[in-house]
Amino acid sequence: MIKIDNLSKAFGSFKAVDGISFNVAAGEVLGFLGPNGAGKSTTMKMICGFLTPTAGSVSVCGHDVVKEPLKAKELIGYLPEGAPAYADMTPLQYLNFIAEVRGYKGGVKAARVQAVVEQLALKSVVNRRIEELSKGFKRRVGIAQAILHDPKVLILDEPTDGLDPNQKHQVRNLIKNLSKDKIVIISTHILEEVSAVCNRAIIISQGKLVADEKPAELEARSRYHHAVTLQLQQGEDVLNALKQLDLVEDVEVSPESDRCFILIPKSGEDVFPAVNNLIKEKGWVVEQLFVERGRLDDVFRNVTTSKQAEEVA
Ligand SMILES: Nc1ncnc2c1ncn2[C@@H]1O[C@H](COP(=O)(O)OP(=O)(O)OP(=O)(O)O)[C@@H](O)[C@H]1O
Repeated sequence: MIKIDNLSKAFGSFKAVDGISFNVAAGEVLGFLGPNGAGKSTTMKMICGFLTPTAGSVSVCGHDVVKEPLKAKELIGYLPEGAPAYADMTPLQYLNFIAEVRGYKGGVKAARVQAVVEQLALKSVVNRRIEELSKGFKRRVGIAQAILHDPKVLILDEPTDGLDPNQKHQVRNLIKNLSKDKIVIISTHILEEVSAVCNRAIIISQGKLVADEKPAELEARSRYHHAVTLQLQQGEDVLNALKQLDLVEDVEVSPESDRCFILIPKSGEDVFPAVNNLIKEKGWVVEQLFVERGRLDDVFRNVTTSKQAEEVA
């Protein structure tokens, strides 16, 4: 369990993190979201003991990060933003070095390095200089050093930032496989990542916590939750007919086509049966019809605009 209590960090008079509290339990994969400069990296650095909080505390499995830094750090694997590593070492030299820093020697050290080389599929590059590797491989080397000691807690700062779609997919699958018995905290501003790998999402804005929910609950807060998208062969006289439906709050015409309509339901309502009936009644020819779960980007924008952030805080 990680317990974060009223955590704050000021740089001079500027409060980068402002009184954040939350707990994370084993098995939780927590997506840590927020706009640029919201305080995500600063919070993660404090959880890992790289930055000392101005106020508040972090405890990792019962060990206060400031009072018992070694005990806490033994339990944590940390991938800093950009996955920095010693560029002129090879992955093998670097992972051996990390293993030594973590206190492994002899056969156990070799076995730990071998295990992460296999887990991260690094075999083909272990003897090349890190600076020569692709971003995807560099990131995998960074994750390898973070999990080398099989930590209970994994803190990953923007693990897929800058990777191509295939590399993103690989790293996300890896995180899913790693997360079974661990606490994982992933900072990201890629919202699709939250639905893909996280079972909980925290949003911070201007150093304050503004949302803490399951990804599906966040989606349900969107104006597009249960919105129905309907694309027809014809567009004439459709908009007015759709607007007449009882449970419809609003109808948007898609920017991509004037024959594609997005029906926003009144809060909590299901407009799909009424749309279906109307299609039959009018004899419209449907090209596309689907119901949305909600849009995280819409919720993200709402809760991170300063007015909302102030209200929630
Ligand atoms: N060492 C420092 N000295 C002064 N200000 C800092 C320092 N580190 C961070 N900040 C400021 O604190 C704020 C929060 O930064 P932080 O890196 O935690 O944000 P972030 O949410 O991780 O952003 P990003 O998504 O851009 O990585 C920013 O305004 C940043 O400029």
